[in-house]
Amino acid sequence: MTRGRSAGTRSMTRKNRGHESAYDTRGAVAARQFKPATHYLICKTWTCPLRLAAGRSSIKTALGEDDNIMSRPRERDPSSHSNPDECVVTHCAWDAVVDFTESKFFCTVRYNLVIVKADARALRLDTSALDVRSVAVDGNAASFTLTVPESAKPHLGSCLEIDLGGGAAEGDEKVVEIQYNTSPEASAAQWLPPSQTAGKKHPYVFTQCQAIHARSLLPCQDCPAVKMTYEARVTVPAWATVVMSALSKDETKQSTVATLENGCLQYEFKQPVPIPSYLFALAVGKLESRDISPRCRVWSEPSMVDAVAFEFSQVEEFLVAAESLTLPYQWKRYDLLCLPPSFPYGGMENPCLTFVTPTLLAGDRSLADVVAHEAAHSWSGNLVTNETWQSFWLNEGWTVFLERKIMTKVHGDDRYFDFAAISGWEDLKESVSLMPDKFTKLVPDLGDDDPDDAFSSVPYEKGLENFEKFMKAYFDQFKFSTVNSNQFKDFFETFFEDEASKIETFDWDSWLYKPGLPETPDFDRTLSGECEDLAASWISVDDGETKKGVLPHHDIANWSASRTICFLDSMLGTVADRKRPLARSTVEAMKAKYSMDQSSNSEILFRFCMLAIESGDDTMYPVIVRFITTQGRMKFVRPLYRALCKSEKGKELAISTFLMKKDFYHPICAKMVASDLLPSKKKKRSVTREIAHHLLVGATVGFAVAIGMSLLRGRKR
Ligand SMILES: CC/C=C\C/C=C\C[C@@H](O)/C=C/C=C/C=C\[C@@H](O)CCCC(=O)O
Ligand SMILES: [Zn+2]
Repeated sequence: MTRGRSAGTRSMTRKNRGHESAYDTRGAVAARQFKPATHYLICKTWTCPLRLAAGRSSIKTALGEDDNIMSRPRERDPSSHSNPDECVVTHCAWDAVVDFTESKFFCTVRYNLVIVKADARALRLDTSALDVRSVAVDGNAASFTLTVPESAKPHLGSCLEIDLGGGAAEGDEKVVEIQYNTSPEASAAQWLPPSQTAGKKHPYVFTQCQAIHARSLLPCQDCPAVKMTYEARVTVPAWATVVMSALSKDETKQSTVATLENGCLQYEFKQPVPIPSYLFALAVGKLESRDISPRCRVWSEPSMVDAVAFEFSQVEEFLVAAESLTLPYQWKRYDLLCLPPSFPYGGMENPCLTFVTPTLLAGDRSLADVVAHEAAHSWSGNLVTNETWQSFWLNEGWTVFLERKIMTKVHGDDRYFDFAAISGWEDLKESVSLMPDKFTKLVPDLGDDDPDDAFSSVPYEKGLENFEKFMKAYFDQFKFSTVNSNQFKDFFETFFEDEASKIETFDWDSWLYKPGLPETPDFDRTLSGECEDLAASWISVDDGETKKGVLPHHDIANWSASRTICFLDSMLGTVADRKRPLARSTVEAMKAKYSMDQSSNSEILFRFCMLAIESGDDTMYPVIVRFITTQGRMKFVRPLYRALCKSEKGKELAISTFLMKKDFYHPICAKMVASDLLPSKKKKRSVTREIAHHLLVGATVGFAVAIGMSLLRGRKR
């Protein structure tokens, strides 16, 4: 039982919501939150101090009934052109033909729309590089414009404004149908040639919509405050399999698929839980699957599927642990797709189907915490969603907290939580040192900024506190809906109102809005101590404090990957704090003793490469180039490119490597690496001149790298 609310309260709230089902299949929950404030709501069933200011909207259902769960202090979303305060999309039917020859999706999208402001004259949708052919409203051709609003930043794309004709009353429903096709440059999609797949025979396409890339796949209200249910029909060549962030339309079958007259296959999906646009996802390729529990299945290219099933076999255990900490799992299936190596993130929490990078395939399940993280998003992020990207910490902070709770349960050792948190703290220190002040606030003001530029460890690590007792109530309160930082604060204060004296001194303003690093928490270091001690010994070697030639005697061959990572984190942290790299001789001695340059664990290899680059050990360049050109996970690729750029020789290598391999990367990764490599002033110079210059200068280095890479071919990473 949660404090501040009685059992009776809870059931009454449910009853008032007027539906017994876990969610509303027409997305009425999403529609509710955009109803204008018609009166001040006093929470009858819950003594809540929510002060309903002007401009806050009440929660009335699309059907017009009150739902006194929460007020909605809506934040303006600076990352969207759309107008959900006038009309809101509740359901999407997406019909797409996948054309691998043109690298395009040819699509029709049909939206169910609810008018939330009487006489709304237009529906505004976000788009990016879409070719819109026709629009119909309620079956009649409608006029539309596709424009870039004045002063809008390029990352926002264009605004598709559709004439609704006016005269509609609040609560009216409309159906809007748009025919369009995407462009090969769609930032959400990477179209891979067969050479970039494991099988080398067929092409592959996959999407990544977070934060605001869904608009390059479909015109949409691309703001997380809008949640819609969806169904999809996707037509592909006969050799291909389609997977989506959804259920098979016929849930009794693994795939709902029909063969068309022309031999193509048509897959059908449904997502009955309302989702924000950034969770819309698909992949098409030559795929195979293995069941690993009644509700979990892994997918990948056929040659990898058994390795994938082994690596992620603990998924069911993660879900059970998460359910015991939160609420029952709401998405029915939790499948997992292991993508080709250019997937730009560790994982992406696409509902019903988490996407993961193959850099997690260490062969010993040692990197499975990323899967625990993505599974945790089934509650934080997917069920309860940040209202705008400015409250991204509510998605990620909760998820990191849950991930660590899950992994602590799985390890059966309470000290694991702080062991993992210490590593996160190092990431936070690194992000705070790298990011401009404005992005080190837990709640940044995104203004004109691209959310991709604001992304760092800050929303993941900065807000963590002991929230466990509060967690279930929070998920129950905001499930199927969205939340922002003010609502979080209100809910927290209400929940803990019996302990008002303890929390009234809490400095919310500093916590939410102050830039920089908070005070170091008092971590339990009993698990990390030995790793930190070994790092300290190597630092003494580096400082010349030990007798020449005497190295730390510790044998770490039997250490778990996470202890080795902790040791390397401590080395990197110390190097950063003292602002001086390791001597090249120290790195060479570590290499000779531990062979980390040959590690098959991507997290270990990454950290060792960082130490090596900083020390000026250019004998590591072939290893580094191979690492950054055979996988495109931004967490590894971006810091390595940036570190290379700190020396002249490294910079030439970085630029020539990127120019040679930029098509290997996902468009989001290519954009971010390009902006890391080309300082903003230079970006204004002609790109052609820049490339020509570096191709010339880089040719020699590129040749050397090619030789190095061919020597390395076949060597274990
Ligand atoms: C305060 C920041 C504001 C907005 C940022 C929102 C989204 C940023 C966008 O760049 C997308 C991020 C997607 C992340 C997906 C998965 C991560 O958990 C991966 C973490 C890194 C890794 O393990 O590779
Ligand atoms: Zn996450």
